[in-house]
Amino acid sequence: MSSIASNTLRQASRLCLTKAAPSAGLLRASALPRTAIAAQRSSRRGYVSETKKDNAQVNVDSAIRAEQKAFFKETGVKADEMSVPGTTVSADAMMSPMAGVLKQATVMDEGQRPIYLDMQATTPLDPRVLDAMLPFYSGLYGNPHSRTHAYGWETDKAIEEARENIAKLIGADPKEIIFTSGATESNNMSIKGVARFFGRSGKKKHIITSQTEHKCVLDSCRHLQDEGFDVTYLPVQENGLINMEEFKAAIRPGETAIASIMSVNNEIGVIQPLEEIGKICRANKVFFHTDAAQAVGKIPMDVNKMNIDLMSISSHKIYGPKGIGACYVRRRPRVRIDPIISGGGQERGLRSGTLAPALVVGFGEACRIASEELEYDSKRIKKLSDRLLKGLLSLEHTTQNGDHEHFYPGCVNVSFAYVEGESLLMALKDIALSSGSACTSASLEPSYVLRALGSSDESAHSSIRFGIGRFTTESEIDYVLKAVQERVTFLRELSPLWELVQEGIALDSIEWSQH
Ligand SMILES: Cc1ncc(COP(=O)(O)O)c(C=O)c1O
Ligand code: FES
Repeated sequence: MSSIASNTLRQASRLCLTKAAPSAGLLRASALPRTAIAAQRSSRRGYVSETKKDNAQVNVDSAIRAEQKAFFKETGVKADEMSVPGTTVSADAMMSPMAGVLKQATVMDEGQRPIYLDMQATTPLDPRVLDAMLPFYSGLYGNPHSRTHAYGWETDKAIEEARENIAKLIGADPKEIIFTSGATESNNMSIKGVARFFGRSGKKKHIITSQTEHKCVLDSCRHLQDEGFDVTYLPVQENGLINMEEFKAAIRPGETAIASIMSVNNEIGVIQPLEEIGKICRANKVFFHTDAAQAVGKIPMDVNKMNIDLMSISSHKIYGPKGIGACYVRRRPRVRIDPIISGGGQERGLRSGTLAPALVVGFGEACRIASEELEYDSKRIKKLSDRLLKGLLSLEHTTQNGDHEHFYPGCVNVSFAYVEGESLLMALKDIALSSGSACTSASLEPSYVLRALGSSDESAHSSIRFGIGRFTTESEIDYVLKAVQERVTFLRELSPLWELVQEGIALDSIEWSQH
């Protein structure tokens, strides 16, 4: 790694190059700590509680009011500011009561950025990837589809090499790799493409998917419902995995065109039993599509061993550039799809449009590195993940969401009972985290994935996803552990519910009544 880009990015990947975003100091009221918002909402509704056990009237409402009052007094935030959506409130003002505990969170050294633990949303570009891309932003600018001169030939050659690297990573033939803009497009292309092609006959109008799929899969299916297709949204078990008996039962012989089940879930990291699903699909002549955006390059994937017919891959989840991905489309037995994008007939006529050589080459390099380093990365990430999980679960009333064995260790989702997830995220400003997928992170709704596992609203609201990646270090994990431990403790001390728990009152014995 010799170039300037490598050196610069090495430093950037150590997360200390640029200043925090200027907007970070201002937050919309909708991003206020959930405890405060919930307190305000509850007090408006006037909840009163009583325990059956000793008949003691425990007025949670007044406890919440007291907490709310203390919050306003200490922060200087006005109640009417909070109730007006879109009001801006200084984050520093909100953090002031916690100043002692949250010193590191609020007073980050000039020039420092938070520790990055949001690897499911996206990963940093590997410096080696940027090195491979740069020549395609300068001298190598030919259109790869130009067949009449050297400019076209050289970019075309680089693209075909990239295609080979991608194919190799998943055990496919390079001819089966179709470049797209990312996993969203590949998911749309696979599901809509197969359904429309085979649904034309009027017989194959049924699709199977699961309730915990990424929004782009669910939304593609909803669109197909509008076109007259029938979709089964399979529920998942408490551990996040689909039940194989239910899966088999959902197949309608001669009617089901495609089953789309994700490989690794982006919120809880669970790995679905891909080989079993593939076997069942093949035996029943149902095409098997898997959204492998969070799996390729992280866990071993083999399209033949797993009988996968279509697969969606995203480059920016594996240290490659954003805006590029691929769709694996099996040639034998051949999978036919109706293309979504028509035009010049590039990519076997399945996805027209001029390819972006720099992005394709970066994606290819990311896959080449992943093939070489998957084993090493997996071991490192597993070790960091074990350390993180052990530390987090040593806190009382803390649980891991999703199956504890069949999950990708780089995605750790934990519920901290009696703490509002949004408050905790706010309190952990020095760590870039999320409570779920990036595209739903603006919403205050509890995660639909956790709800599908049977989690209560409260539990779903108290969950945080920790994403560990290639550049995460042990000292970062130790910092995170210490920060989470002290801030969870701090927030719980503010919580009236926590107080009740400490007094030995079983919360499920409380009868909540409304006035
Ligand atoms: C499981 C899953 N599917 C699809 C996507 C969308 O990928 P892309 O950003 O490449 O469109 C993501 C990431 O956001 C994801 O995690
Ligand atoms: S599109 Fe990336 S998390 Fe939703």
